[in-house]
Amino acid sequence: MQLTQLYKMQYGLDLFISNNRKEKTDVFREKGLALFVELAELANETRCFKFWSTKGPSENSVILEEYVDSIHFILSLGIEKGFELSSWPEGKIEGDLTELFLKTTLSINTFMEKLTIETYEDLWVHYGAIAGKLGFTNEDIIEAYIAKNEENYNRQNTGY
Ligand SMILES: O=c1ccn([C@H]2C[C@H](O)[C@@H](COP(=O)(O)OP(=O)(O)OP(=O)(O)O)O2)c(=O)[nH]1
Repeated sequence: MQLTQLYKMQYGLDLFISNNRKEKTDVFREKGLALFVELAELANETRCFKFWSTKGPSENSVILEEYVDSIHFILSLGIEKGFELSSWPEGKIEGDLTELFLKTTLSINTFMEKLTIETYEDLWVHYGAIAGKLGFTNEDIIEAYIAKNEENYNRQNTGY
């Protein structure tokens, strides 16, 4: 899957958000923590780990929106470090959804501690595995990303 268009859109959104801020402090670490939180919110909507509950997962559209929130932050982190990828790196990660979430937390941590193109690509591979497990296609992801990107502008404009 091509990522160039998404990086361009993310660059524009990040610039818009940055220009809306009074204090221009470095927010790279905040974005890293935001990615952890988005991953946890995504896991929560899938309810994959809730062995104590019989309630099913949220609707696919809700899960997809959480998923693309993470994609925003992955793109944004990459832009800050000059790691814009032209395409989504391929790779296989074994395990059920719970295992994939646990492995992905590790890959976020590893990237945040060791900022290399390899650890960055590994993040994408993990998110690719999650998308595969959730049954999201490239088109689903692109469409949901574009919609959320636009909503993020609206939120900024309404003083969110
Ligand atoms: O520099 C930034 C900062 C934020 N975002 C985007 C990513 C994500 O799509 C959204 C933040 O997530 P969310 O919509 O969940 O925001 P929230 O403040 O956590 O919302 P809520 O309080 O409704 O959960 O803002 C960026 O793209 N770049």
